[in-house]
Amino acid sequence: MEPAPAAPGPRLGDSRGAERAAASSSLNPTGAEAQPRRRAPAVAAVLPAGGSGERMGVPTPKQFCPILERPLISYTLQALERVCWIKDIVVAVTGENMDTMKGIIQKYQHQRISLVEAGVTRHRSIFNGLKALAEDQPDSNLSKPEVVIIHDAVRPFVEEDVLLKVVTAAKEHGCSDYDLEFGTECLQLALKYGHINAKLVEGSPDLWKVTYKRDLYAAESIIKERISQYICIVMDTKEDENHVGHHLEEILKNELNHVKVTSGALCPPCRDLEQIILEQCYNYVCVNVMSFDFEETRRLLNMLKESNLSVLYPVVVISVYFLDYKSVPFDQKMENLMQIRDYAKEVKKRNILLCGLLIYYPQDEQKLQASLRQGATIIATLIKERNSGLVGQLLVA
Ligand SMILES: Nc1ccn([C@@H]2O[C@H](COP(=O)(O)OP(=O)(O)OP(=O)(O)O)[C@@H](O)[C@H]2O)c(=O)n1
Ligand SMILES: O=P(O)(O)OC[C@@H](O)[C@@H](O)[C@@H](O)CO
Repeated sequence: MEPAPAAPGPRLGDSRGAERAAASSSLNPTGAEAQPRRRAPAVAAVLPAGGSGERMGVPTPKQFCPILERPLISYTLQALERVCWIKDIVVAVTGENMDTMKGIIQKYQHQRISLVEAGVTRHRSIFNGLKALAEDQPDSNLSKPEVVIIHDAVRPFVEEDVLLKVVTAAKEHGCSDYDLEFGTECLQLALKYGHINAKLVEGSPDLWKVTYKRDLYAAESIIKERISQYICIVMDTKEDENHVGHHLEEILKNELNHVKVTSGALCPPCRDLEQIILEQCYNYVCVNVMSFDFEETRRLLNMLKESNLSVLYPVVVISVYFLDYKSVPFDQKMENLMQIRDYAKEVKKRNILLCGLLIYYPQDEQKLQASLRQGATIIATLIKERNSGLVGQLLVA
């Protein structure tokens, strides 16, 4: 097992936030002051994660299958942890996977998680989780909640709004014929044996369950898409606005018009860049206008390493250089740049994917524009694909 990082990655919310938020706006999403504020129910979640994933057809139970090298269940835990009004998250895992699960919690710094033994069926696993929440065990940190969300560990894309609807409905609604007709098995059990009111709440299309191998590929595509929506361009000069580096920035902004492209500077105190890292930007283009070395890239890599941003997702860093037609021969410069392989190997251990990009800078204006567009396409592809096989490569546009 790899050692856990020294400090938590940039994340929003913690358990203290949980109490604050539950007491205020989160369970009252409109924030409407005029309405009398109801007391927020104490909420916990139980995640059944004790299955063997037979339909996936691989030896590893699907909840532990990697997506971008991180186990699927970690994405689900992250989605629930983000909801700060869920006080406790109880995960049911089999005895043989208990250590694996503990390792995942430690490595990805999950919080508010308790583990219980899974049962032989999904319902027995859920029951074990509920018992842990219901019992007042002296050595337990869990407190008895009013509402428990049951959520499959293999549904990674759950959003706060649907959880909020479910919790609100659990407090407020009765049961209809429609619910009985179209209810899922959990709901039907609750109705049959629990003698309680129930309500069917419509979920989002993203709530699907990873069941077959193809679902893992679909989940990976969704995650890649989500983390490619924000790109930061770090340039080693702010002066000459007409420099080709700024043209590249403009082309990137135009070509990736649905993507947020922002600029950060490495000049101390680097506050804008720190803020961008805190906002969880996973893509950096380091444009080296002034030099042909790795100084600027190295400073950026150090900031990223210190931030622990790459604990949860691979961070892409592309170091860009311009090959000026006047500056042949390139021998010395190329020798400098070949060091990228060593840098890339080192930062890959921290889940940072470093590549180099040489953009040819010909005299002819049209050819230059073509080089820049090609460069922008390569940058967009590297960010979208996050292909670790290209780490340490020097690509040429
Ligand atoms: N004894 C069991 C069986 C299932 N589950 C969990 O219930 C969820 C949904 O079940 P399903 O998709 O059927 O998972 P598996 O039983 O693992 O899959 P398969 O039916 O393909 O074997 C999964 O998170 C699974 O880990 C559980 O906690 N305990
Ligand atoms: O076995 P299937 O994949 O058809 O469905 C399992 C689901 O019913 C189960 O995961 C709960 O979400 C439903 O209560």
